[in-house]
Amino acid sequence: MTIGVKICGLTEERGLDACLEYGADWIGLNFFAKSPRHVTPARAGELARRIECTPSICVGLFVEPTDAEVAAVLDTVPLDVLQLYTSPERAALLARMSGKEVWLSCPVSIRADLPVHCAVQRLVIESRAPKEAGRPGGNGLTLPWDVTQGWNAPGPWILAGGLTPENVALAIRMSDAPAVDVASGVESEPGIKDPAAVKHFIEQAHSAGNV
Ligand SMILES: O=C(O)c1ccccc1N[C@@H]1O[C@H](COP(=O)(O)O)[C@@H](O)[C@H]1O
Repeated sequence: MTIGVKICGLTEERGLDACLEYGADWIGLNFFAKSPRHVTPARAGELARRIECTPSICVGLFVEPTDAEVAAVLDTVPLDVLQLYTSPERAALLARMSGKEVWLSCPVSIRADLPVHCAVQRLVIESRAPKEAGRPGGNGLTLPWDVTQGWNAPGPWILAGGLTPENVALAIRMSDAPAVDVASGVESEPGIKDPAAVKHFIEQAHSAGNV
């Protein structure tokens, strides 16, 4: 099985070009103002246009966005997918409003947190952020990877939270994840991706899918 890879929170061309060169399936642009990976719509537009002529897919990440915020970004940035931190009901509304593929973040600590319904195109199964974190993702925190073993996933899903080049292969083996998502684990500093770490992460994820 080929494991899908998303690298999230690109802010600069060097990191983005590494993602494109080493074959990331999805590239995430972060529109949450409190994130160190936040990009303005104008900057995101520049980065997205570099992605447009490649096989990679451009994902926009939003935390509890208003309709107007999503619409304003879509006016400037050619996003393929919206990754949302919101309720399933609001995600379905934004999918209808935007006409875009939508992914929904699902914070998970224990097996009972795993979703049994899926009204969007993909579920992002990720560690639940502590209240003091200040943001619901991008904190480098892992979830117990075996929590998804035997789970009857109601739709396509992707594993996120605290993944690194060193642990991603084990995480895939323990969780049976078909795809993985990383932000902080491939950075030299918050918001700046390390091209060598991006390469190593993608190689490790792909090799775990080949066994
Ligand atoms: O990256 C952020 O700063 C961020 C902010 C708000 C919501 C989500 C965010 N990132 C997403 O969180 C997960 C895991 O990140 P990490 O690998 O643990 O750093 C991932 O889906 C990012 O897309």
